[in-house]
Amino acid sequence: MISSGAGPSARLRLEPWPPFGSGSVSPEALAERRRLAEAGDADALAFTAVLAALGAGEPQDWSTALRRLTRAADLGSAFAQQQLATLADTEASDGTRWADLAAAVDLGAWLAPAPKERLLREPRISVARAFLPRRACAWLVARARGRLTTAQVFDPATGAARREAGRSNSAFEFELADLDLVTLAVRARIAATVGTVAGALETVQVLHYAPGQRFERHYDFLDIAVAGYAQDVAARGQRVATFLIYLNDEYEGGETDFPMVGLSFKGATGDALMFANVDLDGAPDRRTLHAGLAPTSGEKWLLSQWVRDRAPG
Ligand SMILES: O=C(O)CCC(=O)C(=O)O
Ligand SMILES: [Fe+2]
Repeated sequence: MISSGAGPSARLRLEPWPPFGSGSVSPEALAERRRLAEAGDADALAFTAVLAALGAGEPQDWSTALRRLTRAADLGSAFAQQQLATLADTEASDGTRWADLAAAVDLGAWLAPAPKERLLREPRISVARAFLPRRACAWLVARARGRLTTAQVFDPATGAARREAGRSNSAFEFELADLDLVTLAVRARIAATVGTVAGALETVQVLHYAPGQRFERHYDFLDIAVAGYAQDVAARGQRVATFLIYLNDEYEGGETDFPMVGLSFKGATGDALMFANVDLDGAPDRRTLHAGLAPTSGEKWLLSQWVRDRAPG
């Protein structure tokens, strides 16, 4: 078994909270992007759409975000055009009018909680079938492909990130500059389904497993018996839930395995699995021990979203 909080959670300690608050984009660069957007730069406009959806330096507003994205698409940003098509879940063609596509985006559906069914009562494990359309899954895979790094863990003893033998898979962790409206809509839908706010979500990761790669048995809650984790929990809250989205299903093996409760789950493309890492009293629940088993053939792509018990601030 490997340490709790394994994975790029390490980054949380090295970067300011809330997630996406800085890191990849300096305040000066942000201001410059806003200026460029006002001057009609299509890519900068697409970026300010992200800022509106996040509520970064302005009120959080999805309609504004979508309006900016549409303008960026009109001005020729292929990135914005692809986002609109993915959000509307349609194929764009030469004659596509971007305003029509924007009108076809069902924001209400994106931002609403998805229906879920309980798989297990203790610990609480649920599944949301067809949580995401295939196009959105493919979008997330495309965002991560080619930008994967070997997953690291935070060592609370040394405060440094290091490679972890029990985790041979790789991951892509979205920073501010990597975000887009599809990814943020997915996060909004996760937050609604879990019953929390987007601010309680850590940075989002896309995980990739080649055949033989795995994420060994671990807990996602932060064990406050470890001093480094206790500090983090005091400052940012406990990691109370985990939300996984299966982004493809063209592989053998690769289940998410809960050995203590005899549950092994493998979703179809777009299915989501969520589980509470704590019991009803908020205490870490050791029955949530789980692993990402190695695919025996094919590649596994998974979105992994850890959820804190509160938003910062
Ligand atoms: O790959 C899996 O099925 C499990 C991933 C996981 O445990 C995590 O992201 O915390
Ligand atoms: Fe996990």
